[in-house]
Amino acid sequence: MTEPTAPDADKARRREPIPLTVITGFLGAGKTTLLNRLLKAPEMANAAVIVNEFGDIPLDHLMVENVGDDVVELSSGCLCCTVRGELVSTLEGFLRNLDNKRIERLSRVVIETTGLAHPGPILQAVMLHPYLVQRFRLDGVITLVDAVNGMATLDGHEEAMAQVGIADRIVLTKTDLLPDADRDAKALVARLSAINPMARILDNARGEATVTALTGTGLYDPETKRANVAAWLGEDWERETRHAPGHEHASGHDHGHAHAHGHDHDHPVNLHSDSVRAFTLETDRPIEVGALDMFLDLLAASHGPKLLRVKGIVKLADDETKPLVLHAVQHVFHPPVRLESWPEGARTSRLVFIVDDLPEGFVRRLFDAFTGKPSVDTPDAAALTDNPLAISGFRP
Ligand SMILES: Nc1nc2c(ncn2[C@@H]2O[C@H](COP(=O)(O)OP(=O)(O)OP(=O)(O)O)[C@@H](O)[C@H]2O)c(=O)[nH]1
Repeated sequence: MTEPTAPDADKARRREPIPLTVITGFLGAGKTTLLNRLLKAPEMANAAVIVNEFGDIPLDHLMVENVGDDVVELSSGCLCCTVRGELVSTLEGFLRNLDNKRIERLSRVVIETTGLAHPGPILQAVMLHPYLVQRFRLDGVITLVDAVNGMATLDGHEEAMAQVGIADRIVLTKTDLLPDADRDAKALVARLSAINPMARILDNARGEATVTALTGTGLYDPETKRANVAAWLGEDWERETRHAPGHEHASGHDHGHAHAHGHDHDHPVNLHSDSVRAFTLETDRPIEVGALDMFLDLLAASHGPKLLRVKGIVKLADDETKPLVLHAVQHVFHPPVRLESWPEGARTSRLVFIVDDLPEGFVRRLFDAFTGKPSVDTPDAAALTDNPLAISGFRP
């Protein structure tokens, strides 16, 4: 037998299936934080990252550090529905660049889904695609579960159940915020194991979520995974996708996020709740720290449980060159971080809200009042602090 010539060997290497890692987990579980840490590992050199956000002004790509051109932000919408086609064309584009030698190496593709994504359709989009399935190998689904909000999230959101059900690895985050992690996370760990007995559960705070633990699991069996996906989606959906790969679905009824983004497509099963909406508040005016604080306090006190996720970047009045990054996940407000400088792009304050059954108009009026936007029918910040009932809909 003759040895392959150098160009042949090069070609063969380029054609080895590329491992694909999907990082999922409910809103604010810590996906971007984990991704940033993983990307610093030498094993992740030459990895490409696809991020997807549920919100009309994406922020995640600004938060993913150190990877420059290798981060692709899919247009707003949910990866499991509106932008599934875009995911496929992005993956095809990677392969084209590799085959044309526009990129030298692609060691791995990591997809960070939105917190509201049902991972099933994402896996299906790749695994039922005749070409992608040959060139990519699903290395694993990593599902993050926030130890503080995990129980309530599993109770209230079926996407979260599906994310856990389909995981190869479950990473428990934020156990460091529990008074006694072993005791307080016990019931959650038991529940996660009951939902998915096959997935290994790793504790992020204990440093268990390493690249080694999360990659190269070698456990993936396309048939098993496909059966698993089908079980979570229901067989009808499986049949439907097989007949119409890459198509949006025509049955069912409108879903909340479709309205939020102005799309008019449907889900086959109730993948997202009707009442979940995303919207963004944006202003060019610098905001006083006190006003921002009070705005968030009032909002949390009045409608805390309805705030699934708030994240944003804020231009503060005390030093406009150093923006503040904010994260709130349900009732947990994470310590804000002050950046040394603005990331690329607009230098405006942008706050993305993902809410459940909370009118956008109310939040917007409150924000305008606190950030000094003049309005004839809305009281100013001082009046609001004295009497929050001055804004209709506010119920402390
Ligand atoms: N204390 C603590 N905070 C964490 C941990 N993991 C993430 N966070 C914080 O949780 C907040 C949300 O983290 P992200 O990484 O943005 O979460 P995400 O899942 O990417 O959020 P979405 O993309 O909006 O769904 C940030 O303030 C993080 O610093 C953890 O293990 N412990």
